[in-house]
Amino acid sequence: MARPPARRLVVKLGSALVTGGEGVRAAFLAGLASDAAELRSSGTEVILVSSGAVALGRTRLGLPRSPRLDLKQAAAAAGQPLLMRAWDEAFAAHGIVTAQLLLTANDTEDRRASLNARGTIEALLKTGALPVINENDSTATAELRVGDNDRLSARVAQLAGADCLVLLSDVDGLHTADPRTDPQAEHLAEVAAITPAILALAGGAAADGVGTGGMRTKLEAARIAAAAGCVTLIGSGAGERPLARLLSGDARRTRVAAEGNPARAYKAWIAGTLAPVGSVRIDAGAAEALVRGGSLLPAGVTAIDGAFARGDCVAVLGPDGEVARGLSRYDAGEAARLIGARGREIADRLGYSRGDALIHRDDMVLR
Ligand SMILES: Nc1ncnc2c1ncn2[C@@H]1O[C@H](COP(=O)(O)OP(=O)(O)O)[C@@H](O)[C@H]1O
Ligand SMILES: N[C@@H](CCC(=O)OP(=O)(O)O)C(=O)O
Repeated sequence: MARPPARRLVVKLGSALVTGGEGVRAAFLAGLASDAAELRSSGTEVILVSSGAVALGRTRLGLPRSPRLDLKQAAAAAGQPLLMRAWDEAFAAHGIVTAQLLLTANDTEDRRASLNARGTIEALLKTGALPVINENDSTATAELRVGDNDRLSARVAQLAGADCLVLLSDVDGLHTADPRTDPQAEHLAEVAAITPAILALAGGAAADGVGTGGMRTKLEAARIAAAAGCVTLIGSGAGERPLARLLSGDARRTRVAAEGNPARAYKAWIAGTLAPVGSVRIDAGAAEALVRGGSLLPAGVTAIDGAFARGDCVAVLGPDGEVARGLSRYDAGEAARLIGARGREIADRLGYSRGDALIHRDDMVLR
């Protein structure tokens, strides 16, 4: 079998692709679902970030286009069920179950909340369901909003550890100027890094269109994704099977390179960006297990220091000093109760379990 184009792929669909004058563009959704189903059978995990709730809800409620946040929020609330029903029907044709996640900025930025979102996405993918994500527009206040799904999809790619982000829009990538207004604008196929000069090329969305942010937010998304080790492809969703053509290189697109890979970017973030909030002391046997690449199990823990929360960064101290640093899956109070616990004892002591590891090896860097 040919190598899949990505291990884990996030695909973002803009409002203009998902909706039209008559409501949902069912043929587009059906084509996208066929592409996604094929990718899944070749070994790529697929996550969708779909816009369109506001546009659908406005039509449904007979609301005018307006910058008023309350009207936009009402439109999103009325449109989201239609959007989800349409995706569900499109994927049902391939025997694939969809699952809705409505996220706020906090869910992707706060460490604990993002661990929860990550855990949910992992669990859904494991069951074979296809996550369909949108911003929780109806309750997100001005300070809590990501505001556009380009950046939301990059945050999703980051928290899910995706290696490829595809932004499907009504334009086939970045041009030297907005091609809608400048016929001389030239297409750029490859972008090595999102520099200020590259950002300066991008304009906003059309004032009379349904889109939010224009090319600018797509480049900002690509910058977030690149730092998370994820490649971004910006391309057009027009025509037959646009996702398949884009990934096979048959369609014109802009490719923004990644810095390293997702696992390395995540570990660099833990090692370099996060200050430990507390520490976990471990015995010599546990220290050896960590050096061999294992997770930290409560059985090797001898003491807990500090008041860390679940998802906080903690230092792991062996008999000879700091051995590792990582994100704790339990808070300090839970961890203290788990000292020395083995396997099933975790659930016995707490009444629940979030897995055998206090710090999973994926969330840990050795010092
Ligand atoms: N330099 C540029 N290159 C390409 N497109 C641009 C550029 N500057 C502005 N745009 C505009 O960005 C639009 C796409 O953004 P948007 O309308 O927000 O789409 P979506 O709903 O897919 O997010 C294009 O239709 C294009 O007119
Ligand atoms: N969350 C909003 C979409 C916001 C957005 O970024 O729209 P778009 O620029 O069309 O991707 C909705 O569902 O209508």
